[in-house]
Formats: sequence, structure tokens, C-alpha cells
Amino acid sequence: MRVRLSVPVQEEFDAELARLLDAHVPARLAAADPSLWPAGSEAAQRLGWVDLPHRAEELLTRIESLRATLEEQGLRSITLTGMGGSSLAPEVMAEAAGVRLEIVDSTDPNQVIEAIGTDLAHTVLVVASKSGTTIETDAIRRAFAHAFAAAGIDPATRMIAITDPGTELDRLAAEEGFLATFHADATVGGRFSALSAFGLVPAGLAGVDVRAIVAEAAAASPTLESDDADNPALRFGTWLSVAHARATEKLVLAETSPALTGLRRWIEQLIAESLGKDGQGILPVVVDGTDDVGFADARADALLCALGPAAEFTAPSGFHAVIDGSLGELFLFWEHATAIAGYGIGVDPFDQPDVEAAKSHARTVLSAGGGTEDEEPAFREGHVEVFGDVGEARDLVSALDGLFSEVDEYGYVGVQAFLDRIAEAHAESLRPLVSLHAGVQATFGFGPRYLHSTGQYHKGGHANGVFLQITAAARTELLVPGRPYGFSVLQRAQALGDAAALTEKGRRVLRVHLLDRSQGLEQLRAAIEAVEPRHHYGVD
Ligand SMILES: O=P(O)(O)OC[C@H]1O[C@](O)(CO)[C@@H](O)[C@@H]1O
Repeated sequence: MRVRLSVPVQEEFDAELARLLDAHVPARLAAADPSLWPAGSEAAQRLGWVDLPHRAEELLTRIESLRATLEEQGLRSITLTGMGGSSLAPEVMAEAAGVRLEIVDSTDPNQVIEAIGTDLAHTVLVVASKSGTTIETDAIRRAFAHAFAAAGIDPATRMIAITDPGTELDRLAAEEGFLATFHADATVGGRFSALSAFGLVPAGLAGVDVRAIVAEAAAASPTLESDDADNPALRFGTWLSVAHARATEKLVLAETSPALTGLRRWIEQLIAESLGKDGQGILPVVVDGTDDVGFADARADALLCALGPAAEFTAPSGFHAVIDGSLGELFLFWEHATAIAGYGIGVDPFDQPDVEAAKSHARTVLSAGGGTEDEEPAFREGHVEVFGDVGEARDLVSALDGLFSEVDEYGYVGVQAFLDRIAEAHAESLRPLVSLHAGVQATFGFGPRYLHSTGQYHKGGHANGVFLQITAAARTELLVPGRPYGFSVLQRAQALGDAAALTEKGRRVLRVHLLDRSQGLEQLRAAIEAVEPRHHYGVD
């Protein structure tokens, strides 16, 4: 593992490093010492991840044997449903290894229909949920069960559960006789579960060499656990904490190696959900490469981090880093560094106090019928309807201009797109445009996926974000079996629910509803481009 850090304030860095070493933070973390955080905090019961690489043997053997059984039965198509920490790590592992693992973490009906696809005869669905009650995961499981049954296949023979012992999902799997159930460790939280059953089972069944990933992590762990000033996780955690204290709180993540494809989306959840709370935190900004908007033109509020080997670059803030290594090393490195940064910043890295608000608002919208009837847009223009507080604005360009004018000089715009993240992947190209025209950093997340990643930060972190939410008319509907609503109604309720939770927290939200998905998206793109770029870029 190679970690190169540049520190503009050496004395502050050294002092913070000494403070963390005096408190023996790395060694106490490695010993799962709950007294690192206040008594009664979530942290006290969520430190089981530290030694996962050293106790994975039984799990690895079981995965290998199940994979062989599936292969014998011709079940070659592995699909995973799970949100946030229950799918991001295996997604990275599969992408990096170039093996096919279909991930379904969306409530977009079109995306779910596509994922169910036509190969049910060879498909196995891994249902991953620590709590066993996550609404998206449950809805997707129901849709697959219905489709299997309609194809004359007993759904239970094609389902594998990963969940904590005793959850609703665990009970269901036992009652229905799922093909297999993997019990997760209750002391390991979702975003720290990459090296547990949540990461290893789906990836291993899909054909990733998970044994090698675990071995890489195990080899790195003594270094990451040591009370040593050269411990890279300690140094990186200190770096984040020192930058945070200087109001440099956007971590711009660029990948420079195909071997680490997708890792930044896993890091995004880990950092945002672990540190973004109590009005504090580090906002991850995922960009494509070191020449992308957000990285190449970063200002004083950004730490720049390249994942993989990178040519020389510098950050105006003076905080820049290059981190390279194998996947196994990096999973464990980031987990340790994040926990250490949480200690440094003074937050509990293992809870997510603001996630529930969006879920609860979504439930309210759902029980009121999905929120389709009673809403009046502020105005309609061309292929879009615009909702939210737009003041006097009666056209899209003015409404966007109004939203962007509300952002602090060092704030950010969060773009939240409740679209099909496969078929409408191109929507992500709105991020750099928004960044350029708002003159600040911009993030992009597909809903509902981002709710389980950056959603915590948006509501609980630094209150300097405004939000552009994109919803769209459903192209089709797919009923959630056993529920009085369809996926499109659920998807919409989740968008409205998060908008309500953000508004409640004093964040400004503008919702652009696409009446025609592709033309509406083009109209939105053109309108963003027509907003006079704000002056912030280039003023540091
Ligand atoms: O595994 P579960 O319980 O379904 O939760 C999925 C995700 O939802 C959250 O609990 C909240 O967003 C994440 O922390 C977690 O990774």
C-alpha cells in the first residue's frame, strides 16, 4: 500500500497525530475498545469489523462450496439486491475482477424489470440486508419471487439471504426454506462490512477470488493497527481531521487505476455516512479523473485524493493525497482511517441519525397514496414541471439561477436523480455542468441509492448544501407484490420523503419533474448551461 500525503500545516498535523497516538487510538480500535467513544454510543457495539480478515476461513469455505453447487445446477447468473453497505463493496469487487454481478438497488420500475430480465432459469437472487427490513430490498425480493413463481420456479430455491440473526428476513428465509442463509455479525455495521458476508458472499458466488482479497487485508492489518506515527490509516485519519478543523471539508475522489474501478462509490458511503452528522463531516465528491471538474479546478474547500497511481498534482488547499494498493488493503485502510477521523473530528462514525427522517417521510407519503394528486407545481415549462420555493421565477433557467444563488461561496449543490441508473446513466454528466454554473462543488447521486450513502451527510453534515432533485414520469409500472403500491409510487415517495426531510433541516430543494424523460433531461441540461456561471471558481 502506498499513501502519499501533502500537509500544508505541518505543526497542526503533528500535534493532532501526537494527540491520537497519546490516546492509543489505532491500537484501541484494533482491540475493539468501546471506551474510545462515549458510553451508550453506537460505536460501542459496532467494532466487530476490525478482525474480520482473521476469522473469515469458515465463511470462505462455505462460499466456495456453495459456488460449486450453484455451478453444478447451472445457476450462473448471480443477482444481488441490497442497499448501501449491503451492495457497494461486492459491486466494487466484481467490477475490479471483471466478473458479472447484477446489482439491483433501485426502485425505478424500468430498472427492476430489466434486472429481472429473461434469464430466470439460471438466476440466483442474493438478498442482503443487515436489518432485514429495508424497503427497497424487500420490494425487489418480492418482485423477483413473483417472477420466479410465474416462470414455474419455486422462489425459495433461488434465494440466498445475508442478514443478522433474528431479523424478519432471517425468519422468512427459514420459513420458506431459502437455498442458503448467511448470518452476519451483529457487531459489524453496513458500511464497515466489506470483508464480512455482505461483501464476500455475493462477490465470491459471482466468481471473484475473495480469498485473495481477505488475504491482502489480513496482511495489511498489523500496519493499520499499530500505534506508530507511520501507520498510514492513522496519518490519513489525522489528515482528514486537521483539514476538517480548517473548514476544508470536501474530499474529491478521482480514480486513476482500472483495478480500483468503483471504489470511490464505496468510499463515498463510508465517509459521508460515518462522518456527516452533528453539523460536521467530510463531503465526498466523486469525479471521473484528475482532469475532471471538481478536481482540476478545486478551491480552498477541497482535499484532493487520487486512488491509484497518479502523476503529480497539487490542491489549492494544500491537502492532496495519492492512495494506491490492492482492494483488500484499501477496504481495511479506509475503514480504519474513517474510524480514526471520526474520533479526531468528534463524531460517532457508526451511527446514521438523520437517515430515518427521509424513510419516515416516505412512509407518510406512501400511506397517503403516493403524493401524486395533491401537488401543484410552481410552474410548468416545456417538458418539465418545477416544484419548490422558486420565488418569482417562472422559467427553469431563473429557478436554477435562484437555487445556485443561495449556495455559500464554499457550499455545494447535491444533484439527486430518481431515474434508472443504468438506462439513464448519462444523467451523471449534469454534475460537472452544475458545478461550473453554480461555481461550487457538486455531487451526483441516483435515488434511492444515495439515501443510503450521502443522504446522511446532506441532512446531518455541514449545512451548506442546496439540492436539485430530479424525478420523472414513470415509463411503466411494476406492482410490488403484497403491497398496495407499485415501484414508481415508492420511488416518488422516496424522493418526496427526502425533499421533506431536507426542507425540515432548513436545506433548499428544487425539484424538476421530467414529463418526458429524455427531452426533459435535455431541457434541464440546456437550462443549467444557460445559467450565468457564478464567479466563485478561480477566486481563491
Ligand atoms: O443492510 P440494511 O439494513 O438493509 O441497510 C442498508 C443501508 O441502509 C443504511 O442503514 C442506512 O442508509 C446503511 O447504513 C446501510 O448500509
